[in-house]
Amino acid sequence: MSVEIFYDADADLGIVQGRKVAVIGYGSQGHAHALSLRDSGVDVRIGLPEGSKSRAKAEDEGLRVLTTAEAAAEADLIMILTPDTKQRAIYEQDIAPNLKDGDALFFGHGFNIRYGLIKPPANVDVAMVAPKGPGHLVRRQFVDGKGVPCLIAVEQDPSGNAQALALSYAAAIGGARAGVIKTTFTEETETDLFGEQAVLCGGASALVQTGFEVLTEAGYAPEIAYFEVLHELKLIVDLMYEGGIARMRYSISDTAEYGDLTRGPRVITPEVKENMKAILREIQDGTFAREWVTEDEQGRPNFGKLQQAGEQHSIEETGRKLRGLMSWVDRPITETA
Ligand SMILES: NC(=O)C1=CN([C@@H]2O[C@H](COP(=O)(O)OP(=O)(O)OC[C@H]3O[C@@H](n4cnc5c(N)ncnc54)[C@H](OP(=O)(O)O)[C@@H]3O)[C@@H](O)[C@H]2O)C=CC1
Ligand SMILES: CC[C@](O)(C(C)=O)C(=O)O
Ligand SMILES: [Mg+2]
Ligand SMILES: [Mg+2]
Repeated sequence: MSVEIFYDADADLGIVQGRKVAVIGYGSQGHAHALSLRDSGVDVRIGLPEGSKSRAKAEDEGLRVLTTAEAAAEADLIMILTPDTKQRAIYEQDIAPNLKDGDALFFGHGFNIRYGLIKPPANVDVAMVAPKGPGHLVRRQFVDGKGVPCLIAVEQDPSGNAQALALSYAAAIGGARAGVIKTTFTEETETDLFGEQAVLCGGASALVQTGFEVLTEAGYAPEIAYFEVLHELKLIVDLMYEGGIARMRYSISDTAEYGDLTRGPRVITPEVKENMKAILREIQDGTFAREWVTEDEQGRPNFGKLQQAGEQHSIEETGRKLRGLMSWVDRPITETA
């Protein structure tokens, strides 16, 4: 199935420049959207609770910070960029009572619409602009004159203008420099959750940690294991990013390439593929969403334990030491948010 891809030339920045935008939340995505919208000439205000620790960061950037209810009332385009599990309560308490005819309700990920947690009234446009990358890099790429690709989707379109508005918004945060693909809330939600669980975050973290464990348990130096399975991974993935797996294979030695072709399938076995399919089924049938919402409602006990175990993994200590000696490694992730 072919997709429609839009670029800057297809977008009319003037559409979003004509709106009053409220960005609710000022975390990874919130700060990136808000700052890039502002730099693109859009009238932006931030919605955050009175006691939010994000307030000072937004104010330090010269942004107007209101309560969520005030921002929603003042704006005619409300982008919700708070944690997915918190969005239903924020919507019911602070946003729904302030929605007016002709408003647009925007999301950075389709979770709450896909799983029926938020049901907006019929008189507002409902759309999504979902960058395919971490918020700090969405902002960094915008500042560097580049962009992170975005997905856009329209769930409700009483104005008849929701897609053009979403494309305009995506262009304002740099997405149309790289490509904006039209999709649905369902496709974005299910592919995004699958990608982060099976490949980008879950799969990659487990692969790196397990590789590190195998080498260090076999007696190799942790520093060498770290460079081998984590630091160099970025360099290998950079080549894939530039020219696909083929370009990576062109640059590595033929010894590495033979090992890649013959041993890779022994790591990612047919059983692993079956596990990935099971993970996708849990996303599609709502099992994952129910589990995550319940975990959050119960105060995230399992999440907390797993986070702690990850932070205590020996690769983290080795990495901190080595990165401390490499002054050029990355701008700090705390850039502004
Ligand atoms: N992280 C990413 O790169 C990506 C995220 N997304 C989507 O973007 C959305 C936001 O995720 P992310 O940027 O990671 O979120 P973060 O956890 O980084 O930031 C959440 C922000 O919401 C604020 N917040 C918390 N509670 C409230 C509230 N009641 N009212 C208003 N603001 C509140 C937090 O403030 P405080 O400082 O007070 O906690 C913080 O500023 C999600 O839908 C996510 O799926 C999509 C693509 C990538
Ligand atoms: C890969 C994780 C992500 O989907 C993202 C940065 O795109 C997220 O939800 O943070
Ligand atoms: Mg994602
Ligand atoms: Mg995601």
